Amino acid sequence: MQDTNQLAEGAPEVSESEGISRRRLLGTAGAVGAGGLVLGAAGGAAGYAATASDAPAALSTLGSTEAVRGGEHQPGILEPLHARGHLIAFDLAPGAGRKEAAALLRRWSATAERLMRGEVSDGATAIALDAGPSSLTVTFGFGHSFFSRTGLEKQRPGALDPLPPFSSDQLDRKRSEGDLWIQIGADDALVAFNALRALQNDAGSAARVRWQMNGFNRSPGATAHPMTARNLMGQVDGTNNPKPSESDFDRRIFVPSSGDPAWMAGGSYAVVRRIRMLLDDWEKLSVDAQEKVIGRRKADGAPLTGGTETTEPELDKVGADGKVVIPADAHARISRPDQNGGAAMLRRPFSYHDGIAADGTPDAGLLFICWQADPLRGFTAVQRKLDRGDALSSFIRHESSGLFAVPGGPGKGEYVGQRLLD
Ligand SMILES: C=CC1=C(C)c2cc3[nH]c(cc4nc(cc5[nH]c(cc1n2)c(C)c5CCC(=O)O)C(CCC(=O)O)=C4C)c(C)c3C=C
Ligand SMILES: [Fe+2]
Repeated sequence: MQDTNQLAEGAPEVSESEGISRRRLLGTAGAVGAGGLVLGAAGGAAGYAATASDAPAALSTLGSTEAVRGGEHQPGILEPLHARGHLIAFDLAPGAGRKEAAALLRRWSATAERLMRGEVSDGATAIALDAGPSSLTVTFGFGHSFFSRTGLEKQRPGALDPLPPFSSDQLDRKRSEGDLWIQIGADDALVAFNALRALQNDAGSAARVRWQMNGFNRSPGATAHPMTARNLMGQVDGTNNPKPSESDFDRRIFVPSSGDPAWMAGGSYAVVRRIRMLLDDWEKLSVDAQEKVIGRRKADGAPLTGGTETTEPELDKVGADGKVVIPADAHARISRPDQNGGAAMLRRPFSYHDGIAADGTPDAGLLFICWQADPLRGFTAVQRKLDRGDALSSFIRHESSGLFAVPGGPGKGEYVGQRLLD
């Protein structure tokens, strides 16, 4: 099976057993339109004008794809990367406690379930009225501060203890952490924004937005065949993610059913870091120098020791200059599980671009989101190593940080977090 990034651009190719179902396939690439023209997969504007009639237009596979729900895990962890994403953290309002939080999670869960099914209200927002679910996923998590706010300290997992400081951190506290966290992903920008508004409205007087970040990835179908994603530095990013087909995947990424605390069974811990890319500096490097920073080729993501993207790097190989071909401080060398006592995480990021910062440089980078059963043995172990000498460090800046406990998927009739809150 392909990894989650490689699936990202191939959503139409994904079978139900691989985690995506299609609720309805009303139309696909090559469908014959009402006016007799062959429509493209997305039925472009020119095609629509030429075929305009009263006949109902077909949703493309992109629009009609519905994420799988009802499983052991919440949606939004194992899916292909989404084209659009919103990350939003809330703090409970003053005076709101466990009762208000439970009611809020009940409202949010019902709204998320409805929207992920593709049911869009024609009420005040109506932003996604014409679209199908477009692979929408909504994922909920709890931050460290949630437990003291709700009197649930005894239920707080040790794994939520604050991350240690790292020497390269330049964190903005106002854009970090939060009582509650929501990750929204969809392959259509309006579907994603509609979900964001609906969930913000649901918060009512119970919770206030602490921070929000907006991200993107490549759209499904933008490349000729499914490929691993690229980030804004132009690198193929996601190649060596753990794969669901690997025997230790579940153990590394998810809390087991016998896990502690019991309410986190089937859950995972999300580390969220807004990492600014210093693109003006990065783009001054030659491609050769950029490749040495990562240890992989820019064009195809293959290791510098040769082969293809999936070839195992030869870490000890020495070049004609007597130096190791993959430099000792190359990012992809020192972040490997075998260099970090087996530490592994599932990286599922979004890129972001928020215009030009006050210093005149692009406010752009990676909304780095990684999933693991234990952040101490995942993110923290690797970031400690990167902090001591990653060649990439000179070109990035960690600007915000969050750690969230993401419980397992709700059972039938349950809301997310019910096992914690009831
Ligand atoms: C602490 C964890 C990590 C942070 C923070 C991080 C930031 C970061 N990474 C890239 C680009 C690439 N990373 C790649 C591999 C890679 N990165 C991490 C961890 C962190 N990255 C891991 C665990 C790995 C996999 C190592 C392995 O097992 O081989 C790669 C290579 C391709 C790939 O495997 O994905 C790239 C490219 C950026 C740009 C960035 C911050 C902005
Ligand atoms: Fe990385």
